[in-house]
Amino acid sequence: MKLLIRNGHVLDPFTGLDGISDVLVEDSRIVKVAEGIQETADQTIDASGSYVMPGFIDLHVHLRDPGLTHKETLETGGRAAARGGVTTMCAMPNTKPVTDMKEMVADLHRRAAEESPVHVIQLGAVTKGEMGEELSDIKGMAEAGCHAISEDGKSVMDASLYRKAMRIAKENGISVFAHCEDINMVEGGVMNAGAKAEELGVKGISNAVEDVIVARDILLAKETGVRLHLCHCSTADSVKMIAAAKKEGLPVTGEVCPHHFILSTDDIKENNGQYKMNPPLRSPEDVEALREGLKNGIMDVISTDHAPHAEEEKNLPMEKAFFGIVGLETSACLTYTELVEKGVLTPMQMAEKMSYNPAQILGLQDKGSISAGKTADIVVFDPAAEYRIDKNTFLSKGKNTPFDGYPVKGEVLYTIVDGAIVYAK
Ligand SMILES: NC(=O)N[C@@H](CC(=O)O)C(=O)O
Ligand SMILES: [Zn+2]
Ligand SMILES: [Zn+2]
Repeated sequence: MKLLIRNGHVLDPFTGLDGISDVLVEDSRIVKVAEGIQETADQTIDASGSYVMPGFIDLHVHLRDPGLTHKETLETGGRAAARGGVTTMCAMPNTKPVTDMKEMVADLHRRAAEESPVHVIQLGAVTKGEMGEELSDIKGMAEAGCHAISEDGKSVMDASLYRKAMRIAKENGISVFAHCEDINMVEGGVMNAGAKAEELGVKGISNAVEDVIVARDILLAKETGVRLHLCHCSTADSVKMIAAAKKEGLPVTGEVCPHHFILSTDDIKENNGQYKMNPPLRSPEDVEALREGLKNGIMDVISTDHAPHAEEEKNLPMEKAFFGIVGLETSACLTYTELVEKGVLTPMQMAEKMSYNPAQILGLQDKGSISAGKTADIVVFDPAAEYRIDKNTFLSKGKNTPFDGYPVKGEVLYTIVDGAIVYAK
């Protein structure tokens, strides 16, 4: 089976190729990247006017499977990912029950291969049931291919226990993906602390709730040598601390989600649960620091923290609504519109932060690149398409987004996984 993608603008962070080229795929591999490939293929895509990028790798997704399948499933989340140009995603373990055992990880990998059109890497919880008391079978889950452990949804508050987990992760060659939030400091907060929270009469979450755990986790990574990935960073001080860690040569990476680099508390006009997520939307100064961090390379990754919830769980005031918004189907167009079009990132940097860098963090040498020999996980992205985000078009079960009606540029035309077209507009 041969697939020829003709005349696209190829962006390959691995080789540095940034220009018009053809891409020839045979079965599940990219076999040739060159101009004017003369080859009869079974299928041809005319990519004129579009970018051809390595498929996006989303390090932070909630698929809600098993146990919370009224919100999302491996299948619906997989279809949403394909529509968003995501070819590999890491599924967080805050499922029901929590994914904290080797057999559960293995079973989810087996099921995902059947049910999801895109690759799924299931992450394992740090502690049993995410209860923060007893370590889960980290070694076993690493053997089942979990690539990272994470307590996402909360932090492991016992630093001694977390340090033990980090040592085991390090011994088994996997990473720790950290959700940074000091649970004792939240004190019922539902949005960023400050004037807007006061105006709306709701309790606030200060920057320090995140920052004290970022500091702690970096210090624990320094002591244990584990590779630490800081999830959904939202504050200017997180960026500063990651910069300092990198300067010291520590294996620490930082992730930013589109909502955090686009929206601030200024965009919250009323007490509306669609604007509630963890960490919360911060101040315009924090937003600026995140953009600057992405631009200058301190922040490595753009991921979604895709967190689907049912309508009745989100159409509520902040005090009652669940934390979290969806992102799989909006992250590429929002990143293109807000960062590339506005000159914060080059198109190549977009490919780096949405594909190449995540591949490096996961240790996937065969992904994140459009070059001969790599896995044919590819996205064809039309930067000229102009439209408004419409939650009713989402393939995800979750329609919870503050971006409904938001004007954007850029649209995924094709998503290719292992050489097969899994989504076509
Ligand atoms: N981000 C969120 O607001 N919610 C996430 C949990 C998390 O990512 O911490 C969820 O699982 O719903
Ligand atoms: Zn989290
Ligand atoms: Zn999350």
